Amino acid sequence: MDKTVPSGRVKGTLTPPCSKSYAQRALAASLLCEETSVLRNIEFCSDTRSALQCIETLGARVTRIGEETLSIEGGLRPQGHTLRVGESGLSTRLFTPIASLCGTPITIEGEGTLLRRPMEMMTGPLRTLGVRVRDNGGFLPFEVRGPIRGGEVDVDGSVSSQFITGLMLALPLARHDTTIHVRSAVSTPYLDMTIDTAARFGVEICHNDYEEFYIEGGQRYSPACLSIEGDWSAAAMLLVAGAVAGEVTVRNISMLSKQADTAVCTALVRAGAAVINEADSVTAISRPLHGFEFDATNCPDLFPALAALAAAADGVSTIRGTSRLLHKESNRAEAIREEYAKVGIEVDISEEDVMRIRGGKIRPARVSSHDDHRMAMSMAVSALRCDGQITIENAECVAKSYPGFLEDLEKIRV
Ligand SMILES: O=C(O)C1=C[C@@H](OP(=O)(O)O)[C@@H](O)[C@H](O)C1
Ligand SMILES: C=C(OP(=O)(O)O)C(=O)O
Repeated sequence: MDKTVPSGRVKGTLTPPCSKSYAQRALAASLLCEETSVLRNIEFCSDTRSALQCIETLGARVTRIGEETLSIEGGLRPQGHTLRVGESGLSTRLFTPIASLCGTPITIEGEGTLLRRPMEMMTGPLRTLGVRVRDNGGFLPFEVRGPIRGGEVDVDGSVSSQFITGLMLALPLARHDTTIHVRSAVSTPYLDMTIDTAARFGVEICHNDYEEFYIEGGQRYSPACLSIEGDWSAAAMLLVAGAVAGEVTVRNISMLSKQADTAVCTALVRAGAAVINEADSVTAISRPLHGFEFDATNCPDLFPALAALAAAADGVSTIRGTSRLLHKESNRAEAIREEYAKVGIEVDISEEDVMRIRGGKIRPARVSSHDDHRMAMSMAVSALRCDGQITIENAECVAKSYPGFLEDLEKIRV
């Protein structure tokens, strides 16, 4: 589906969907708890739906007890041999170690953009931990047969943090204690979110500056009742819309969150936008914007939103961490360069790990989403500043994280 987004101003208040990162972690932890947990404020984008399917396949009994509330009776009792993770990188790297707790063979199957994303970081460590792995040259599909036991293991953390998240949630149920030695951890706030989720289910994980993680085996997950936070990655896109084209208040989010993408507020302030932080909302207001510097190494999902911010700012913005974008739903650095070129914005990614964006006039164009939800949202926000309109190809890919994004943007048009 193509979507044409005309230029214009926005003003209003929106509530983003719940954090898909927290939702997937909470679903996994609820599966690993033998008793009944309750998750509130949980909504379903495609990635969260994939995680729900995974926990049901692995034995969780899920009952909807209200519009956005689930009751989950956990316990690993695989009901099938195939986990379908859709396009979710996190579900893949989270549920592969969890499936490895079982003694039966389980195949992990993905689709779409996920089939191009590397999974080889899991193979060696899983084998070291006693899991039989049949992989497909480092890509999905994967077959694992556990049970995973604890021990000492080295993990390359330089491509993604998600497999470490999976190990941290699975290994408390292994028979032995584990020490994970991590080389070059990235996206570290996401590891804090995992430790935070485990703690809410009574499971303790310690680490030494993200280099060594200590996980006691034989723990048990206690039942929890928790509300899933609003999503800061979605909020970031909405706040940038406010900063470039009017004023947007995003409700049900807090700067005190551990989510990586709270960092968008720093970038907004550096670019000259006004940011008002209240107890459970943040507002971004348009002001004359100028080029800014920002390091997105640990919050890579912010890049597409920051590209829209930089495109609307006067002068050159410098964003560090482009190497983190190689294996997302698209090669996001290249996708940003290619699509922003079509609307007349120069993006340079030649220098090591840095993207430079020269802000300016945004021309009407037809652009590709690269089947990447964050690219589609970025181009839609940039359309607000366009001298006409931007048509985004395959814009329905926003459903991966924020199915209602394009409708929400229309709701606040003035
Ligand atoms: O753990 C998570 O919830 C995520 C971690 C990050 O991935 P990497 O660790 O691969 O950077 C992020 O990009 C992704 O959208 C969600
Ligand atoms: C990269 C993302 O998600 P995942 O890795 O879970 O597919 C994302 O949401 O931008």
